[in-house]
Amino acid sequence: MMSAASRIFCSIDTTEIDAARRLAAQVNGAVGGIKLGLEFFSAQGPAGIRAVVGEDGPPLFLDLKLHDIPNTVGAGVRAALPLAPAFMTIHSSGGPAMMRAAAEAAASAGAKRPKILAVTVLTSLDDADLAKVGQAVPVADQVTRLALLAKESGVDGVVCSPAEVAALRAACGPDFILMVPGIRPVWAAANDQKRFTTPAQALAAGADHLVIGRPITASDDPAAAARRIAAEIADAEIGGAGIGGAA
Ligand SMILES: O=c1ccn([C@@H]2O[C@H](COP(=O)(O)O)[C@@H](O)[C@H]2O)c(=O)[nH]1
Repeated sequence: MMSAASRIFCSIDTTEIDAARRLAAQVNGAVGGIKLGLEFFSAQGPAGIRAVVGEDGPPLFLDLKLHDIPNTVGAGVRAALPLAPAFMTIHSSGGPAMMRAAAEAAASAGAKRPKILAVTVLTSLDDADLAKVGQAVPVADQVTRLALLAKESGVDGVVCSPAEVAALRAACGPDFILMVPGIRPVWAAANDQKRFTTPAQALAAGADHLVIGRPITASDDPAAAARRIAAEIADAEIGGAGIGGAA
């Protein structure tokens, strides 16, 4: 069984290598891995990722949220394989052929392949936002629909908000990975997140991994913030919150 703190990926959203390296060092030991995404990759590219993660660094979640035609997404996943990410993201709304192309590209790396996660509905969106982009269905229904499609299309799991975790765990089974951003301790600001809960609530609902950025990285003391979150999760476990998720 994984420890609760090891389920946390700290999202390091910066354009600067030195800042990213400093944050990665500060949270080392209090989280299970780090997430680098569009902001950092656009500024620093693969060399920047290597500079932060190194040879024996923490597990890497490379969050590029690829969304294009199947050939391009497959090639994008293949091009990232030398970085040996543990997880990579694509958008489920790219459709089944695109998701299959990503899964097949990842499989070409063999045993050390990255797990492919399909983003369902971004945690910054609510029902009104979906309606504005022509998807006049409740977010929860759209997330379930996209997660089932992702599963059928051969990817390893999805990115969803904590609000959908319990329903997706029931619909997609125990082995389908649920990677969950939209995590806010009670003492943190919501920022641009619209669908969020506390870390302990997300784990109790059945999340496998939590993605936490600003509550840690915008803190005056990121190491202390990460340790505080890990302690709150541990307290909830002792208090019988029934932390779930896959081992
Ligand atoms: O639906 C999604 C998908 C990805 N994210 C990413 O997670 C982190 C969250 O950062 P916070 O500072 O904790 O809000 C960020 O890198 C997003 O790109 C997401 O929030 N929602």
